[in-house]
Amino acid sequence: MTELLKNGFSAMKLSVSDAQIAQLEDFTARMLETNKVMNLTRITDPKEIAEKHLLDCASLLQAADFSKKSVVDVGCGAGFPGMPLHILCPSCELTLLDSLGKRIRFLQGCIDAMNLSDIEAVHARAEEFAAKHREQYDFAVSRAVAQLNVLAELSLPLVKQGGAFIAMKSKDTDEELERAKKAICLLGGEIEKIIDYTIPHTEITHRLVVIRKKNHTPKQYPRPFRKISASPL
Ligand SMILES: C[S@@+](CC[C@H](N)C(=O)[O-])C[C@H]1O[C@@H](n2cnc3c(N)ncnc32)[C@H](O)[C@@H]1O
Repeated sequence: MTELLKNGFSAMKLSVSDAQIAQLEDFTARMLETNKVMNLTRITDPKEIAEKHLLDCASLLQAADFSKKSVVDVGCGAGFPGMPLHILCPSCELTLLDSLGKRIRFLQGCIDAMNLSDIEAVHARAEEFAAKHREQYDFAVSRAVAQLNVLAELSLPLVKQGGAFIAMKSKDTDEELERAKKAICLLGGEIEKIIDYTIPHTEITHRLVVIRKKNHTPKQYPRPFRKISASPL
C-alpha cells in the first residue's frame, strides 16, 4: 500500500510525507479491524482502499486549498472524504458528521487513538445540525450520500457566504447536475466548476462539483428530512 500511495500522490503532484502515509495506513488498519464487527466499508482489499478511498478523497486537494479552513464532511460514513483530507491537510478544522452513531463512535476512537487535533466527530443529521451551525463553514464536502438536489439542501445551509460545497460524484452525473441547478440556486449556490479526474494508475474517473455559496440560504431551508425526500427542490 505504501508504494501505491506514494506513486499515486506523486502522480497527483501532492507533496505527502512518510508520516502522513503512515497515518493513512494506520487509519486503514483500524477501519479494517473494526469492519470485522461493524459495517464500515465493502472495500477490504488494501490496494482498492488505497485507490477507491484514499487517493479518490485526496482529489479534493486539487479543487481547493483547505489550509486553516473550517470543513464539514456531510454523511462521512467511515470517514470519507474527511479523514484522508485532514491527514493530508492537518491545519483544516474538520467536523465529521453522520447520522449513524456507531460510525461516529468508530471515528472518535480513531481520533483519540491517533492523537489527531482540530477534528471532531458529530452524531447528527445534517439538516438538524444546521439549526445551530448555519453558515459557519468555509467548506462542506460530501461523497456518496444523496442525489445532488437533496444533498445541496443538506450541505449548502452549513456553508458561509463566499465558501463552497464540493460534492464528489461519478462522472455520469450530467442529468443529476442539471436537475439540481434549481435547488442549488434557491439555496444560494452556483456551480463554479466541474473537475473530472482519473484516480492515478486506474481507469476510474470521478467528478468534483464545486458549488460556490453566492448568497445566504433562505431561512426555510433545510426542511425536515421527510419533506426534503418527499419533495426534493
Ligand atoms: C453510502 S454512505 C457514504 C459514506 C462516505 N461518505 C463514503 O463516501 O464512503 C452514506 C452516509 O451518509 C449518512 N447520512 C445519510 N443521510 C444523512 C443526513 N441527513 N445527515 C447525516 N448523515 C447522513 C449515512 O448514515 C451514511 O453513513
